Amino acid sequence: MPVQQDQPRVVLSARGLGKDFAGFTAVNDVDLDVEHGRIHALIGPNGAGKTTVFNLLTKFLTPTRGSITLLGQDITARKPAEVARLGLVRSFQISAVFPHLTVLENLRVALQRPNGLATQFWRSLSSLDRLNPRADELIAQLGLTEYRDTRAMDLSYGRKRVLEIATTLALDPKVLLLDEPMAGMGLEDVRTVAGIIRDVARDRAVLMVEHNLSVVADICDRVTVLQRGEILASGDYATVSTDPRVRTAYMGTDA
Ligand SMILES: Nc1ncnc2c1ncn2[C@@H]1O[C@H](COP(=O)(O)OP(=O)(O)OP(=O)(O)O)[C@@H](O)[C@H]1O
Repeated sequence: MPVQQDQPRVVLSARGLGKDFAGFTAVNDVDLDVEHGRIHALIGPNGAGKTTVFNLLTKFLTPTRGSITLLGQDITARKPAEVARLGLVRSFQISAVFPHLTVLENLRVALQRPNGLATQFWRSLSSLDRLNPRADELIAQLGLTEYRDTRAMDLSYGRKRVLEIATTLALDPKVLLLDEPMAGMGLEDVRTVAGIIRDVARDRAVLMVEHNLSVVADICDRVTVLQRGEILASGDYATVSTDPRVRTAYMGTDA
């Protein structure tokens, strides 16, 4: 699909985003601009509020303060399924890869979901044949051609994660949220998945929480650092990684 000429460069933004849990402020005054065609990393020490920000953006949590805009629409009061339908998709929302189904079958199931949050099993797998061309496109794009007829349970850990990303892409999201996509992977898989993320970000925005800073340095265009729920620094990796406050947050005594 061609990139729309009038597509705003900033596709997802948050202003003054905040979340309190019973008097404890987990996220405070977070401004975020996620751009089309870019990979944006959200990093920070444990408990910094990264997961809470993801949950706020996908509407799994209701913000205590602030607003969220997706493709020009205020989604602050929208429900998770509506937000997914509008094009903001988080990987784990549909990462339920079915172990006994093949790569192709998993993608056909993903492709027939109306909004990525529900699966209809009333259709037989064979009736989904019309979805094969798009499924094969995704399989080729993610380098899974060789494994098209392999059951998900027989894939390596890294390829399983690639299949998860493929099932997410079945929804053609405008903004893809990835929650630690490299977690638990070996070096080789990290390299493969990093290449895939770079490729899929060409025609969408990607926001990812990632602890592997060499991956962040390699593929992310913009980095936002959270600490104790607030933005500590934001910018490209070179700028952020040399910021003394960021270095203290990661290596200092109070991190
Ligand atoms: N439902 C909740 N109720 C109370 N406190 C919560 C809740 N969810 C998160 N918190 C707190 O909010 C803070 C931020 O947590 P969050 O999980 O967002 O951090 P994180 O940056 O994702 O951490 P990690 O890297 O360890 O996953 C933590 O202090 C956590 O204990």
